[in-house]
Amino acid sequence: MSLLTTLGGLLLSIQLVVLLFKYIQRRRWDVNKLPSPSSKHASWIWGHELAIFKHEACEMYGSWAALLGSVYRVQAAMFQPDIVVVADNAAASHIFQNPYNYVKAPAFLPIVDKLLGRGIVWAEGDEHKHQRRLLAPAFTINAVKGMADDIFECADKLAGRLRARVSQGGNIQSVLNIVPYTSSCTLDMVGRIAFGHDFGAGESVEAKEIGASWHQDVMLGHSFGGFLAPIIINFLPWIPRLPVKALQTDGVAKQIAKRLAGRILDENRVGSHSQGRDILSLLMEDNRKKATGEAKLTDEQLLDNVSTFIMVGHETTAATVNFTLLQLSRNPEAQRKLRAELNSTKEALDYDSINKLTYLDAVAREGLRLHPAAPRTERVAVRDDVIPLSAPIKTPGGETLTSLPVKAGQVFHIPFTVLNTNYRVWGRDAHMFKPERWLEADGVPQQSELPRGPWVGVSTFCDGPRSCIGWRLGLIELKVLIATLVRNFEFQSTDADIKQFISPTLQPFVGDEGGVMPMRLSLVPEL
Ligand code: HEM
Repeated sequence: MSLLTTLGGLLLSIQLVVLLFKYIQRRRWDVNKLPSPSSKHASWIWGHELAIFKHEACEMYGSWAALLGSVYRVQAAMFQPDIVVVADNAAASHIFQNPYNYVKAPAFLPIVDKLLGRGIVWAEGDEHKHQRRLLAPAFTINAVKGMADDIFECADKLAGRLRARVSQGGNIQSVLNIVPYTSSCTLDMVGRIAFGHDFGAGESVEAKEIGASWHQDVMLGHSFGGFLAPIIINFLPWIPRLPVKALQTDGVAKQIAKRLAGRILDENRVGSHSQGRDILSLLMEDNRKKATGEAKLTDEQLLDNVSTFIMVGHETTAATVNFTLLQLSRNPEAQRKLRAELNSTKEALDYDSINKLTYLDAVAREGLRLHPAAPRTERVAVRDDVIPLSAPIKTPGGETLTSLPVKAGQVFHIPFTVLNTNYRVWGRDAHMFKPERWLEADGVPQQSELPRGPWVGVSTFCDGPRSCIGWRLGLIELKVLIATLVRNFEFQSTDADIKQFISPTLQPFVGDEGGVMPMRLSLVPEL
């Protein structure tokens, strides 16, 4: 028997004893009083998690919230303690406002390290505070305004590529999969903005590598293996540390950031790099100005954050654009109104003028509300706490809970999609795409009743000190892309049955194929 097998067996036995001990301890926790969905949706080994995985993004969380209320518990896979699902605004906000008491699952940190590096997404506690403080100046209103020219230019290039594709052979309309187009465009945007690199509209070697590896992730994420992997890692948290090549190889984005942005850092060190307006240049310049001994990001942290921005900054925005276009294709009246607003101004749009367009703003809000690119997140309590609630919970035992006492180690699932579509907050038409709700008096509830986050009214960018640092950038990219595309094309849905799954971010699927959203595009005559 090899040393590795013996070691594995030993670790597994210790793990089982620890789990048994924890199971006995947890039977007395208050969260056990919470309502739980019927066991007909659960299996003895996978708990409710398989049903959640098999259905569309957050579908089961939503159905159970309608039945059981905004806070309930589900059975976890592989005999782990029950998970608390939080779709209550006050409870979610409390968790997000205390990110160092409610952390991301520690078992996944080695994987984030391998895929993206030790940047802001990986960091916890003081290390996170430090990185966030140093990175924040790159995402202020003024900084994002300075990125607008690159964003408009990339969107115009995409419109040009699509025009050429649609009008091939003298046509004026064509059915195409919109996903690779939007995805390569947001990669171009983030490449320029993060480190002044042009990914060449999906044609450069690096863009192809990122695209291929992402497609693999999308297909794996929706397979049974993709369901199993995080469960096994939760159960056996030492697995990512095993000396196995596949587990220890850097992710593609990290390799590319090291290769391309690493060159820039080298040039900067010898003084031959000309400073640009991109985030890496701004941070290098900031580092240069600082006195010796003052807090700075190391070269390693700069590179790890470039790879982080590349990965978390491009597919999220592309997914939001895709699903907002899908909604517009299914709501021709909303699309017509938006085009009329866009055409009411004859001049080319810029950062200030695009932000004055009220119908576009309402369309962006509905796209973000109904289709959060990261539909849910997960947190683990590191200490005992009492969580406040927006509304009391009636337990199946007849007790009324006005707050929820939790113990260290409790796992939470927080589905942004359900926070954004809770009919108790948004009303009976909560699931409808209705931009007008943001423009009519009393169209949406008071701000105090809405989910909290950096962009008022939607939870899509999370909340608190770990909310999306790039939300202003994501939002302006979304608005510019929707405006440019709707000015140039009419979007019509096809009869393809498009489903949305979490894989690893929100992805359109047709049958078993991920990253597919067929759409009919017709040229709008140039003004
Ligand atoms: C519509 C587009 C976007 C959406 C919906 C979105 C959503 C989110 C969400 C939900 C989180 C919190 C995840 C969690 O803690 O579980 C997050 C974090 C983050 N986002 Fe975004 N994001 C978008 C665009 C961007 C862009 C364009 C960038 C930057 C280039 C970016 C950079 C980040 C970073 C660095 C974090 C981690 C922040 C921290 O831990 O302090 N995001 N985003």
